[in-house]
Amino acid sequence: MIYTVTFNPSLDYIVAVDDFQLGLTNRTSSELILPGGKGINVSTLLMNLGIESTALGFMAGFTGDEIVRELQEMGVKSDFIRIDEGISRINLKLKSIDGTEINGSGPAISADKVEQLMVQLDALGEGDVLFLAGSIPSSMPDDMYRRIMARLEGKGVMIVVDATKDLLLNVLEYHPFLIKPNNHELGDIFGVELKTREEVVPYGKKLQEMGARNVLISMAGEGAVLIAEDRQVFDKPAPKGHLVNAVGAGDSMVAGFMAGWMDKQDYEHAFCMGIASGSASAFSEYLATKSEIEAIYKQVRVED
Ligand SMILES: Nc1ncnc2c1ncn2[C@@H]1O[C@H](COP(=O)(O)OP(=O)(O)OP(=O)(O)O)[C@@H](O)[C@H]1O
Ligand SMILES: O=P(O)(O)OC[C@@]1(O)O[C@H](CO)[C@@H](O)[C@@H]1O
Repeated sequence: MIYTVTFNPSLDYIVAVDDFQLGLTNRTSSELILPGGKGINVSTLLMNLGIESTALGFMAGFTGDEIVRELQEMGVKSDFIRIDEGISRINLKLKSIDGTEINGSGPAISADKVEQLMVQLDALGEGDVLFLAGSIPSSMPDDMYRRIMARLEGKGVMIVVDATKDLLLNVLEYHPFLIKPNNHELGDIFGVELKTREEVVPYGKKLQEMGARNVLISMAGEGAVLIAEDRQVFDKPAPKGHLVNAVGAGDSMVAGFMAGWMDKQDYEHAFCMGIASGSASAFSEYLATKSEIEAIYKQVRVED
């Protein structure tokens, strides 16, 4: 079985504002509200590819209810733990100013609620796949993903971590199957600025030396690099297309990579599925559909 954990789900309020001006009243020219958070996006993309998963994590208040309702409507299985105080966050994405967003910090999660999640995860075993993706509420310790990996150690669960800074670094000694920093996050870890696919390679290898089995580095319109466990390094530019909505492109890449890996256990196929899924989502309003991904996949493989 496949599980995703989103500690801090969101309703993503994705708006376009023409001629945005600081300090003035701006009005939207388009708006969209979607259930978000990285694990949820992974589950959604997997569902689009016809792969079942269960979305786990925490939700609170009317926003949490709406997230769960929308997931149910889309056909994504979920089993969220309800937090009694606060509300799940609303994350604002300004589509017309690419990459500009304001993400909430999310409700506090008490130790007994975390233990409830741990008990859910205790049921995982050999052959299961677990995605730990996204930030955790600011009130929580940044070794949360590490604690989960420690608890599951030796059970044969394949674990993917998409997180930043210490939340990510803390898990490396438990050898996650895949991590996916983007070039900015990778640069932040080592205090450098990384702009080209060539530049990210030595830093990706450092994360592998620190324990990650596979390191996938996404670079938005620049494409991606994979430092694979078998020492192969893959590097591809992003396919060309019209950028529509990049929210969730990275999560689509993670989901697409793992879908490709589970299908063929072949790194090049998984890498191309990752790029195709990321770019197909960036080129569409919603997270990409299977046919959108397949169309871009053909382009990505042909470009070899
Ligand atoms: N402008 C773009 N043109 C083509 N492909 C893109 C573009 N933006 C993203 N992608 C595709 O999606 C992948 C992931 O994008 P990105 O590096 O922005 O992830 P991210 O920073 O984790 O994003 P997010 O946190 O919003 O999900 C890229 O490697 C690329 O394949
Ligand atoms: O604040 P976090 O947890 O780092 O990121 C949350 C988030 O930006 O990630 C997804 C896109 O990757 C969005 O759906 C969501 O709003």
